[in-house]
Formats: sequence, C-alpha cells, structure tokens
Amino acid sequence: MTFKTLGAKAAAALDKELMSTGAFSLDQLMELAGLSVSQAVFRVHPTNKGRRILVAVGPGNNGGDGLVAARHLRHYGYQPTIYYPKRPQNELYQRLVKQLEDLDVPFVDDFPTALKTADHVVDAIFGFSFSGQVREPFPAVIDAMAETEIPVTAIDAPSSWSIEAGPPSEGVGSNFHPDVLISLTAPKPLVKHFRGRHFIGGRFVAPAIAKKYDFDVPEYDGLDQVVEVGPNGLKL
Ligand SMILES: NC(=O)C1=CN([C@@H]2O[C@H](COP(=O)(O)OP(=O)(O)OC[C@H]3O[C@@H](n4cnc5c(N)ncnc54)[C@H](O)[C@@H]3O)[C@@H](O)[C@H]2O)[C@H](O)CC1
Ligand SMILES: [K+]
Repeated sequence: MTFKTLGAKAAAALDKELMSTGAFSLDQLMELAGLSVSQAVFRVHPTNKGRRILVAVGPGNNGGDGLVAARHLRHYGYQPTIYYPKRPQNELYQRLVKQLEDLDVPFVDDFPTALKTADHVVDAIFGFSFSGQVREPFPAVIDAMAETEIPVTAIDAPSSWSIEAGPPSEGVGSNFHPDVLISLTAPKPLVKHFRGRHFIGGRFVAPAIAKKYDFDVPEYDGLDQVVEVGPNGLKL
C-alpha cells in the first residue's frame, strides 16, 4: 500500500488553507516542518557520523525550513554551516538568520569549497513552488550536490526535480539523486522516481483537512515528528 501523493497545486492550496481556516501562522508551520527535518537528519546521520552539516538555502519557504532545521541541529550538537545566496527582504527570514547568527552558525558564499569539509548536506533550495529551468546561482550548487560522495537530505523535493514528473531528462538535476527525502505533510508525485530513504514529516494536519485533500496522515510514534516510509511512498 502506498501513501497518496499531493501535486504542486494541491500542496500550495493546502498550505493556504492551513494558514486561513486552519488558523496556523507561517512561522508555526515552518518551525514544525524544520523540526521534522532536523529529526530525519538525526535518524540517518547521528552526531557520531560527523557533525558538519552544510545547508543549501533557497529564496522561499523551503529555504526557511532549512534555516529552522539548522537551528535545531545546532542545539543537538551539530555544526551547521549555511549557504544562503538569495535572501528575500522578509522579516520572517531575517529573524531566522538572526537566530542562527546568535548561535555563531557561519554563513558562507562558496558552496563547492564548503562542501569539501562537510559530512552531510541538506538541500533546502526549492520545494513545491519550483518550476522551469534552474536559475543562477543554483545550477552549480545542484551539480555539486549531484556529484558529492557525502549523503544529501532533500526537504520536500530534490531541488530541480519537477514536482509532478521527477528528475529532468537532461541538464541541471538530471543526475541529482539525494540519499534521503523528507516529504512535508504528504509525498509529492515525484516520489515515484525516488529510491533513497524516505520520511514523512509535518505533524500538524487535522484529520478533516487531510480528508478534504485526500491524503493519509501517517501514524507518528510517541514524540516523533517523522515517520520513515518506503522509498516511493510504500508503507513500511
Ligand atoms: N505544507 C507544509 O508542510 C509546509 C511546507 N513549507 C515549505 O514550503 C515549501 C514551498 O515554499 P514556497 O515559498 O511556496 O516555494 P519554494 O521554497 O518551493 O520556492 C519558491 C522560490 O523559488 C524561486 N524559484 C522557483 N522556480 C525557480 C527556478 N526555476 N530557478 C530559480 N528560482 C526559482 C521562486 O521565485 C521563489 O522565490 C514547501 O515545499 C515546504 O518545504 C512551509 O514551511 C510551510 C509548511
Ligand atoms: K529541496
């Protein structure tokens, strides 16, 4: 049995609904999404496998999830480093950056060089609002993540993949296959093409909303914010 998937349009509509009739703020959803990501990273890459986590942060809310995850990882004893080349003038993201600066988390401009000394990478560049060809400065970053030997965890989608159709057939991202994926609230159709370890996170959806959008809320254990499922959404 597989978990139902949520296309890009449905995922955006669900987000909107959670923040209107659902009465959540974006900060709350992002905090819980980022907390889920930090738990998935801890599961697949505990601190004894290496503490240096490089987080590639994009310009939207997927990037925000990455900034939140980095803060939690720092508190778990990791040493996160942030690559954040396109920073929107938005108070929410500025606050997330300040929180990391207060924890002495370094921000770097040169992604390939930072990758050489990292133990694990988090891809927080694009999520369900990605479309078209990858624009600068991200093509080289995605190429570097595709080629690296160290494990990569992608938040919600491997960046550059089509949310509906998966990896591009050629060019940037065609050889990008992250080791770990954490789908937020529900897997996206691209999971059909994913072969690594797959988690679902985002433990904040009320049953009535999940029913309306026709997806399954997984059974979370105890305090967990993530559930591991089969690579392409199969129930384990
Ligand atoms: N429902 C949840 O569980 C929650 C999910 N969250 C995360 O939010 C993202 C979706 O965020 P959104 O801001 O809508 O968009 P993205 O981050 O995916 O990216 C938008 C950003 O990227 C730019 N962009 C789009 N295409 C390209 C391109 N081809 N080249 C360069 N740049 C591009 C675009 O202009 C925007 O600036 C979701 O996946 C989750 O990770 C929330 O945290 C809330 C809870
Ligand atoms: K991503």
